[in-house]
Amino acid sequence: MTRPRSVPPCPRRAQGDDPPRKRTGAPCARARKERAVTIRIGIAGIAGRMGRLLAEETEVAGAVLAGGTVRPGAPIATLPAGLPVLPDIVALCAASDVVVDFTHAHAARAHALAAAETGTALVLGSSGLSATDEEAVAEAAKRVPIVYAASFAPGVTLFLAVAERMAAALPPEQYDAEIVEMHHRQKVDAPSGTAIALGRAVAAGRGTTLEEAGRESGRDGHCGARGTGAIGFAALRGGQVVGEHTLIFAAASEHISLTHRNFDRRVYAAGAVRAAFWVQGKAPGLYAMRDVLGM
Ligand SMILES: NC(=O)C1=CN([C@@H]2O[C@H](COP(=O)(O)OP(=O)(O)OC[C@H]3O[C@@H](n4cnc5c(N)ncnc54)[C@H](OP(=O)(O)O)[C@@H]3O)[C@@H](O)[C@H]2O)C=CC1
Ligand SMILES: O=C(O)C1=N[C@H](C(=O)O)C[C@H](O)C1
Repeated sequence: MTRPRSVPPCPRRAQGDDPPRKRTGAPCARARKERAVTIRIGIAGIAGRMGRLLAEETEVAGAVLAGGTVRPGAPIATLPAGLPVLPDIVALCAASDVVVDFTHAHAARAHALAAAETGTALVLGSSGLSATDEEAVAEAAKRVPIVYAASFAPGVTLFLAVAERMAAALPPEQYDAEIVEMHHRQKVDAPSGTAIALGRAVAAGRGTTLEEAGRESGRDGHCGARGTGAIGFAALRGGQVVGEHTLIFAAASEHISLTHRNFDRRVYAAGAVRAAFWVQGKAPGLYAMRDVLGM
């Protein structure tokens, strides 16, 4: 199914701020090696904000765009002309080496099952998955390789690692962890997948889970004092904010905070296409973006 191709451009190009080559040469070399062979990428939700960028980035990276799907029942007349739309997710999987899915949480289970049944690798970026959805994805990952990430931005991947280390160093009895995120007005889930991933990273750094630590979100009215060790979430929505996340550790006498801001969602698309090249041919398993980036 694969054929040799020439070396594509370094994926960092899409991020706009090419870091100095001497310090970052290794990841680019690795990315080139990942792309030494071309693949067929299928895009679930190809008409969406991310879907359209994923189609562009697939071609920028020199992969073959196998086609895409749209929401079942979506009025075809309203879709942009010329979209290579296949009838359903099974047909898309059959035509692709890797399917990239940035659609909606409600589709994750069916898409993971279709990937498993057709032996197709999956890159999953949808957010707002329930625990049951995530179990279904983990089950599918016993049969095919799946990269599942709340954010495919390299900066967020590093942020998650740093958050875990900060949390390990700052005792929960003294440092309250609060996560604030802001996104565009169209976003349908809250808190964002990235905010939840940050909460999980903080909990892991503290040797616990987000569920055990306790999640406090949507404080309003007489909600009581915050719980010691709990992890707080606040979600802001407005305008066309691509994605902003701040993690705050607040103690009585000091605060420390870390912020990631994304100005262009093409960063997510380029990261997901990079993950697609990486995941092709891997053993079945559930992988994260830190595996793709070798962090
Ligand atoms: N992990 C990451 O790095 C990132 C993740 N995301 C996540 O990706 C998802 C999509 O975001 P975004 O592109 O902004 O949202 P959009 O609403 O613009 O796009 C989603 C698209 O998927 C379509 N769709 C819904 N259900 C299905 C289905 N069952 N099969 C095929 N297509 C379907 C929608 O159709 P319709 O409009 O007709 O409902 C829509 O066209 C969200 O969950 C978001 O949080 C976003 C950015 C980065
Ligand atoms: O819906 C979005 O736009 C985004 N969703 C992801 C999330 O929920 O974290 C990633 C990014 O923040 C953009």
